[in-house]
Amino acid sequence: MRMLVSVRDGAEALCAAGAGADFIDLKEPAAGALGGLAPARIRDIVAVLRARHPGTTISATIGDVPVDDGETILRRVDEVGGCGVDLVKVGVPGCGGPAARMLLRRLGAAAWPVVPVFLADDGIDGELFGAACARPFPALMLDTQGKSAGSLFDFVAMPELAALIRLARAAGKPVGLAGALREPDLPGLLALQPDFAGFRSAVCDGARTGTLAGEKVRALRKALCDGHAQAVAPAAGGRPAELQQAP
Ligand SMILES: O=C[C@H](O)COP(=O)(O)O
Repeated sequence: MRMLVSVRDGAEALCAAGAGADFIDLKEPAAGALGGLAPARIRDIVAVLRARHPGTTISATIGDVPVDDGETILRRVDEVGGCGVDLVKVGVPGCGGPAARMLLRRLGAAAWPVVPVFLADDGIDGELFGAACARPFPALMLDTQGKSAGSLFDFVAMPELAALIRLARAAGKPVGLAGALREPDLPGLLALQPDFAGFRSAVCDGARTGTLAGEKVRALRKALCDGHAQAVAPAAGGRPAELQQAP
């Protein structure tokens, strides 16, 4: 399982990449779940990161924009996509109804590689998620909008998460899980084995609006790797418990 870490500036980006993050995600955590950075700041971070870690995949968010404001969303997608990132992340309410469906249609036709981020606070509509799987997105993510009422696992049950991962896999889409994930959520992540997991809250000193801590990124990276090694080690008498519910 690969690791995505959200950062707000060049120093945090180098810190996260140096500590083992596979994907660097550019956002301003103080501006919301998918808080957007100014294009000039995104370009600066991309330049710093490409110079030192040329192989690292870089995503950036467009900000928290209401689902029915398609014009602003598409304008921000163009702005952010033009800053040299590999992927543009756009939040989509997990039960967003017709407005979310329409947005997915428009995002699927965007000129930039867009990753829809399904916000799970009110649950996830499997049909909506399935509709996204059928569009030309390079990956899909699940995340949460509110960061203080628990993690993704408090909003979506394990069997449902497993079913959504299966749906994405069947469509050939890599899928990432995020949403105030912390150390107690590692067994769930290891059981589900998404393609990647995203973190901010767990890798900061204090709140997610605080400063990124390299040692926390490193420790989490190690826990994910060690846990994975344990989970896949052959066990006497059958599959390890962690994999019983895997998709
Ligand atoms: O995209 C990943 C998010 O930035 C994760 O942030 P969080 O751990 O605070 O939910």
